[in-house]
This record gives sequence, structure tokens and C-alpha cells, in this order.
Amino acid sequence: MKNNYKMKTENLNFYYGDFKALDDITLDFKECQVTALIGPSGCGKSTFLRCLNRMNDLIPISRVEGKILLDKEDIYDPSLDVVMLRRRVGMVFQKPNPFPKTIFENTAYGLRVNGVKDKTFIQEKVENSLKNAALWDEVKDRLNDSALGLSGGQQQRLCIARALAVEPEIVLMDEPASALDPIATQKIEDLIHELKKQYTIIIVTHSMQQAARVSDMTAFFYMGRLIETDETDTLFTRPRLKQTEDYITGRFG
Ligand SMILES: Nc1ncnc2c1ncn2[C@@H]1O[C@H](COP(=O)(O)OP(=O)(O)OP(=O)(O)O)[C@@H](O)[C@H]1O
Repeated sequence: MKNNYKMKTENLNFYYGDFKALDDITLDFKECQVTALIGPSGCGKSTFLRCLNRMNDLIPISRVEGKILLDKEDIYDPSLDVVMLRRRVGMVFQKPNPFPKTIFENTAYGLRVNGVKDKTFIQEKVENSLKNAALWDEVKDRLNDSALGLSGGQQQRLCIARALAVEPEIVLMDEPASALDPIATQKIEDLIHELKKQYTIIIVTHSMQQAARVSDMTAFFYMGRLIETDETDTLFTRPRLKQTEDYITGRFG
């Protein structure tokens, strides 16, 4: 039987030392949908996102309780291969972070790390990933130039191409457009619309307008708790809780 979710958290708690940053979060993400995580600064959105591909493992004082399922598999199961998890659940960060390498090598990076040697395969993947990230036409004649010479918006699309090259199933995006100008932001938003045909996307955004434009579902966090989640149209027009209404109408946060 097919799951009705691609990924799911069950009663997730997360601690930085004694500080409980996430409190009892149960939330699911459906395949090929975009889910936006919104809420005031410090409410735990990025912490939650980073739990989903175990990026928080790198923080020594951190501790997780509860379950996170990818399909039916618990991603915190000791037998799980974390490198494989991060291949399946890719991530794009707030600030574009290309490596000081060529555009081609940035895109091919994950394939090389995963031991792929076939040159033709790598070339095809690089081209496809750059096309999927809506960057190919702008860079196809300078694939061997440094990625650091690209504009901020181009660098961010390159980081998206790099994430796509290893064929993830889920793409996590932590405020992917917050460092970009309105035109570059629009390109990333258009891209998200295209990508959701193939990928499950979870995006943290500070912009409620952006959440309303790009997402199918929205989850509102406040002080480490999931307050309300619903279809985006419903959450923004008919929130069930006063706290959500106050936030989306700008009365706090
Ligand atoms: N490495 C860390 N060590 C200790 N506390 C942390 C760490 N990272 C985040 N926190 C704390 O956890 C809480 C949640 O932070 P988080 O960055 O997840 O919030 P956020 O909603 O993404 O905020 P913002 O919108 O400002 O990015 C905050 O109180 C923050 O200070």
C-alpha cells in the first residue's frame, strides 16, 4: 500500500543541551507537494528542517526524541546510512555556497563523492541538473569558468542544480531566496513550481507572501511548537487559531 506521506515526524522533540527547541512536532509531507514552514525568528523552523536530513547530528550538545520516517524507514535507525539519507534528502541553504570550483565541477560534485566515474553519464547529469535548475542557458558556454563569478541568484540556482544532480527525493530549502533581489527571487519561486512535479519540497521562509505563492501546505511554528498546519490557501484566509491569525496579519512576530 502506498504511504499517504513521503516524510513524517512523530512526536519530535529536539534539545540543544537543556534547551528544548522543538516540542512534540507531528507533521507529514506529501509527495510532490511544497510545504512552507513559517513563524517568528527563533521559533525552531531551521532546527526542524535540519532534523529532516540529520544535519543537526553535527552539533554535539544536541539530542532528538521521537521519530522521523522517510517512506516507512526511521531516519534515526542506527543501521541507516546517513550519507545515503542526505543523498535522498538534499538541502539548499540561505546563502548560496558554491565551492571554489568550476560550474561543471560544482554540479558534478555529489556524483563524484558518490563514486560515479562514467564521464558521459556525469556530463548528461550536469546538463540535466542545470536545465532543471533553470540555469543551463545562462552557463552552457562557460561551464569551465569559476562558479564564484556567477551572480548571487545564479549561484543559488547552481546550488539547487548541485542538490538535484544526485537525484534526491526531497529538497529542503532554508530561506533560499532571502539573500537575493526580487528578480532572482522570482526565478527561484518559478523554479520551485517546476521542481514540485518531481520532488517533495520543504521550505523555510520569512516571507508570508512567498509561502502563499509557492506552497501547497503551510505549517506555522511558534516557540518550538507546531501551532497550526493546513492547506496554504486555508491557513492564510481562514486560520483556525487566533495565534495564527495574529501572526499572519502582522499583529506579532
Ligand atoms: N547551535 C545552537 N545551539 C544552541 N541553541 C541554538 C542553536 N541553533 C539554534 N538555537 C536556538 O534554538 C531556537 C530555534 O532556532 P532556529 O534557528 O531553529 O529558529 P528559526 O525559527 O529558524 O529562526 P530564524 O527565523 O531567525 O532563522 C532559538 O532559540 C535558537 O537560539
